[in-house]
Amino acid sequence: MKILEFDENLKFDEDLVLVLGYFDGLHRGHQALFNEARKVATILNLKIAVLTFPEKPTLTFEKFEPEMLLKLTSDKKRAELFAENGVDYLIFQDFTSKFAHQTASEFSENVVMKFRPKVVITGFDYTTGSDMKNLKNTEDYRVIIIPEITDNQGKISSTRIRKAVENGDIAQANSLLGYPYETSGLVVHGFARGRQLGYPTANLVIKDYVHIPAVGVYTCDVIFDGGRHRGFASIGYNDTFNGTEKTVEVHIFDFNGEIYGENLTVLWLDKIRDMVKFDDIDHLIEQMKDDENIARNYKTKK
Ligand SMILES: Cc1cc2nc3c(=O)[nH]c(=O)nc-3n(C[C@H](O)[C@H](O)[C@H](O)COP(=O)(O)O)c2cc1C
Ligand SMILES: Nc1ncnc2c1ncn2[C@@H]1O[C@H](COP(=O)(O)OP(=O)(O)O)[C@@H](O)[C@H]1O
Repeated sequence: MKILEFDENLKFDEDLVLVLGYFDGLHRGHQALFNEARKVATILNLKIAVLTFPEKPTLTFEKFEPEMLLKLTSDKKRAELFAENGVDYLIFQDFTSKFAHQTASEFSENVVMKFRPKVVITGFDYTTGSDMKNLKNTEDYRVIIIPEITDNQGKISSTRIRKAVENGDIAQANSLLGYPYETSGLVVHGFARGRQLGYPTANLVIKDYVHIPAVGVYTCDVIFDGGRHRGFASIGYNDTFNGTEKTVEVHIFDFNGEIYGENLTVLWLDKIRDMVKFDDIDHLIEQMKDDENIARNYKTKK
């Protein structure tokens, strides 16, 4: 997959199907657009291009709040997901006021036509231009609008997934995403208490602007050193030790080694329980043994 910045002089030698949208999380609803893009691309012998934005378009329209920068995936993971969904060209365009103020027909002429696409694919709620119109078929390209994908609770959406992650409902988030929600971070030093508990934990600093699951204890898999390892994790304030800072910590089962300075990716699988303030360390250790049992026995659905 090639990653490019949009500019007026972009030229493609190959015929394209162009997919439009921001796609936070590339969840099952978004995946439906790419399933269709791959079908069309195979039949018509096209390459798949996506025109997207580095940041969420809401930043251009609403009073800034830091939460608006939070995403379901890091930029790196988002690019990987586009590649996994069959995208050949990933093209970024800043969502500026100027860009937003184009009418739908200006957008078609100034932007879409630069790709000379045979087919354009958007979601059912994608409107373009200051006149908020759906794109229409033209003599040059056909527009396919993919209807909403729903489950028994309604539309599959990034908003629902954000809420699920922030409520610690990881099973629900994963079911809507179609893959396990993940967080990457750098292993740094904590208070060196973990090893005394019998469970050394890698303390993660998360540098990406991403949603972190709710405070609690979770079953997870950890990607590092080229492998996927089962573990369990704690997100919270280490209440038993009267901690004041929120930490994300993960213990990897059947592993012993120094991993400071490494980048780990945690795949959140399921919540085990809420964080508890124990009266003494022995009760915490006892509880962690039960947690370990649950985490080790968790079966991934695949
Ligand atoms: C699976 C798991 C569950 C945990 N549950 C709790 C808990 O319920 N209450 C609590 O105060 N700390 C809990 N902890 C966090 C420990 O307090 C923490 O790992 C320990 O303080 C080590 O801190 P350190 O890495 O800074 O040395 C848990 C940690 C893990 C890995
Ligand atoms: N199974 C394991 N899972 C996670 N980290 C481990 C494991 N075994 C050893 N470690 C190492 O031990 C460190 C955590 O030890 P800990 O006593 O919790 O100290 P600190 O919190 O100060 O880093 C990790 O950062 C890692 O380098």
